Amino acid sequence: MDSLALFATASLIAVSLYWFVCILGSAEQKGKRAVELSGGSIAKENVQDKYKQYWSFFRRPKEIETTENVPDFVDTFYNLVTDIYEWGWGQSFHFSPSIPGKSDRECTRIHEERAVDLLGVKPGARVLDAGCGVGGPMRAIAAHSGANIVGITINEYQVNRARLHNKKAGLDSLCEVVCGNFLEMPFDDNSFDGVYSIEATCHAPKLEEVYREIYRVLKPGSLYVSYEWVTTELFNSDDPEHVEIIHGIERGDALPGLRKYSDIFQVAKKVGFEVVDEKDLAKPPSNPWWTRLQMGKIAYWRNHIVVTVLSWLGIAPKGTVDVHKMLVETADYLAKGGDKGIFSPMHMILCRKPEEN
Ligand SMILES: C=C(CC[C@@H](C)[C@H]1CC[C@H]2C3=CC[C@H]4[C@H](C)[C@@H](O)CC[C@]4(C)[C@H]3CC[C@]12C)C(C)C
Ligand SMILES: C[S@@+](CC[C@H](N)C(=O)[O-])C[C@H]1O[C@@H](n2cnc3c(N)ncnc32)[C@H](O)[C@@H]1O
Repeated sequence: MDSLALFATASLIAVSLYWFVCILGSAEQKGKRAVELSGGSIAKENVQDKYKQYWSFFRRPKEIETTENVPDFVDTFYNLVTDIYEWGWGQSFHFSPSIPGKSDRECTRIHEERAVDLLGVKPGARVLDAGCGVGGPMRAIAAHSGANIVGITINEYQVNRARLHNKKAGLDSLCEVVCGNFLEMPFDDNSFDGVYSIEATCHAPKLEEVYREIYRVLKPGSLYVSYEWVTTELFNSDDPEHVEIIHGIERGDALPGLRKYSDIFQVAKKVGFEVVDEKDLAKPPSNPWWTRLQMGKIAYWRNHIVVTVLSWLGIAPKGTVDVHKMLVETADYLAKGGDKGIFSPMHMILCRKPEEN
C-alpha cells in the first residue's frame, strides 16, 4: 500500500471512530453522547460491582428481601441505566402508542399531554410528578398546561440531570425537582391540585403505600392519573413462556413484581379514591407501543459495539457492557410481552380524592 492509500485509510478510520464515539447521540435528542456514558452517582470503579449487586436481588428468595430494600435497589438500577436511556431513547423514560405519520418524539409528547389534560388543571396550578426521571414528561406538561410541576425521584443523579435540562429548556421557573422517596414524600397534606405518575409506581413494592401517599398530598376534589405497568387478562401463570417473559421484564426493569391489571382499581378504591376512569391505552384502536423497540434492534447492536469499544478503551466504566446487554435482552422481553398482549405499560387509571364533608 503506498503512503497516500495508507493515509486515506487511516483518515477514514479516524473519522469513523470519531463519528461512532463522539457524534453518535440519542435517537431522540442529542442530549447524551456515547463518550459521556457513566454509572450515574456510582464511582466509575464500582459500576461492575453494583451491577452484580443489582442481580443478586433477583437471586435471593423473595421472603428474605424486605420491602425496605426496594427503593435502594431501584436507585442503583437508575444509576446504572439513566445515561444509556437518555442516549438511546431520549429524556422521557416511558412508552407511548405509535401514531401513523407521527415521529416517536411526537407520540411521546401526545401521551404526556394526555395525562395532564385528564387532570384538567389550570395555568398556575401545583401538580406533582411522582417518579419524574430526568423530567421529559415534566417539561412537556409544564409547557402544555402552564402548571407548576414538582417532580420527585429517588435517584439523585436524575435530579441533577432534570435540573440541567429544565434550565436549558428555559422551564426552570415552572419545574422543580426534589430527591426523595414517593413512599414517604416531603410534602404537606392536601398541597397539590393534581398528581400524575408515568410508568413509575410499578417500582413500589406495595402499590397501596404509594397510592396512600399520593392521596395524602392531593387536595380534596382533585385528580390523580397514572399509567401503570400490568399483566393483562391474557396472561396465564400456568404458561411457562408467559412466565419467562414477565420474569424477564421484572429483572431488566427493577420491578419487585408486576401487578395484575385488576389490582390497580382495587388498590385505588382501598386507599379512598373514587375511580373516574380506567382504560388500557395499549388496546386497539391504539397502534402498538412496542414497534419502536422492535425497529431499534439494529441500532442496539450498533450501540453494543460502541459501548464495548468505549469500555475497552477505559472511557465507559467497566460493567457498562453488562448493563447494555441486560437492556438488549429486556427490550426483547418487553416487545414479546406487548406482541402477545400479556403485558401493558399504559394501563391508565384516573382517580378523584373525594371532597371533605
Ligand atoms: C418504565 C420503565 C422504562 C421503560 C423504557 C423507557 C425502557 C425499557 C427498556 C429500555 C431500553 C431497552 C434497550 C436499550 C438499547 C439496548 C440501548 O442501545 C439504547 C437504550 C434502550 C433502547 C433502552 C431505552 C429505555 C427503555 C426502552 C421501567 C424501568 C419501569
Ligand atoms: C421509568 S422511570 C419514569 C420516569 C418518568 N415518569 C418518565 O416517564 O420519564 C421511573 C421513575 O420512578 C422513580 N422512582 C422509582 N421508585 C421511586 C421511589 N420509591 N421514590 C421516588 N421515585 C421513584 C425512578 O427514580 C424513576 O425516575
